[in-house]
Amino acid sequence: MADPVPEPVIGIIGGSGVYDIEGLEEAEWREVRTPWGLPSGELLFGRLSGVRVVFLPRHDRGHRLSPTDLPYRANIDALKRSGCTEIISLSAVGSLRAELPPGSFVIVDQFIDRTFARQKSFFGAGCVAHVSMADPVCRRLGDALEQACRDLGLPHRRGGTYLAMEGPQFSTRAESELYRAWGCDVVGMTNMPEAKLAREAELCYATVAMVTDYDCWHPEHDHVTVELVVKVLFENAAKARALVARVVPALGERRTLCHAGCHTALENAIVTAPEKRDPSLVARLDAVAGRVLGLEARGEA
Ligand SMILES: CSC[C@H]1O[C@H](OP(=O)(O)O)[C@H](O)[C@@H]1O
Ligand SMILES: Nc1ncnc2[nH]cnc12
Repeated sequence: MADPVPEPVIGIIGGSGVYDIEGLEEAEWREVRTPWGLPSGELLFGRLSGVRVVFLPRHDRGHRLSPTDLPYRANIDALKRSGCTEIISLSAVGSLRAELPPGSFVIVDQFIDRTFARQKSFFGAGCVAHVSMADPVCRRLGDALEQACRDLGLPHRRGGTYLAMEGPQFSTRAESELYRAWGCDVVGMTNMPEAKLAREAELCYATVAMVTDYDCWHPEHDHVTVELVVKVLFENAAKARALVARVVPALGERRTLCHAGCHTALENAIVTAPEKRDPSLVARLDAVAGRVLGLEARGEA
């Protein structure tokens, strides 16, 4: 029997400066527990134009958590457990290209992961899986975001490579130049392993990288500071809110599984023989991989 098509529920991860979503109907903040610990903070449940939305402020309200300390696995599990089928990540980034000035939005399509102090997989000893990351961003979500940017006349670019660095310190000038030489377009500290975990959890994922600064490579611009990032972010916030309000109803129209394959990413990805699987790890995978492991998720939805 074909898999049932889950109702579109749009997860939104808000980055620096985006700690709330205004105008949600039936809005309610709720704690969601996961087998990977607590997520960054409470999640905001509600509806936009009738479409279910679950919002998670990545660093928690009040920006309590640094990029290294974020509970990446709990965040993605909590969104999946809450019924989310797709995730839009809103992220502040530094620009590595002169033609991407502060205020531009980049719908990135590739990542380079230079982080090193984070848990990067739900799987491991006792249940090993290898998913494809060749195309880490859902092109269907990318299409919808691009269309919404166009409709709203927002300065945007479709496509670009996001360099994920460990932080929390900003880059040295030599690192910034290295990332430019590698062909990267923007730099941030949070989208990895977020994108990898979303893929493992069979969730569509796309990032709107909102440029706040020119990092430290540009000879004619001040190097990045938190003050600069926050100032531009507040200018970007209204645009981000309008973008979300525009894209959510469009995403709510999906009536089939994602045609880009995100919802079936775990098909044939688990290599551990059934009799060699660790039952305790398998139990923790109830929400993330329950579909392929034949488990019932202890849902929140
Ligand atoms: C406050 S500037 C650095 C901070 O901003 C970005 O976070 P997010 O992706 O959550 O918007 C960047 O990755 C750093 O974590
Ligand atoms: N220049 C930069 N480097 C890393 N993360 C950022 N977030 C915003 N600006 C950034």
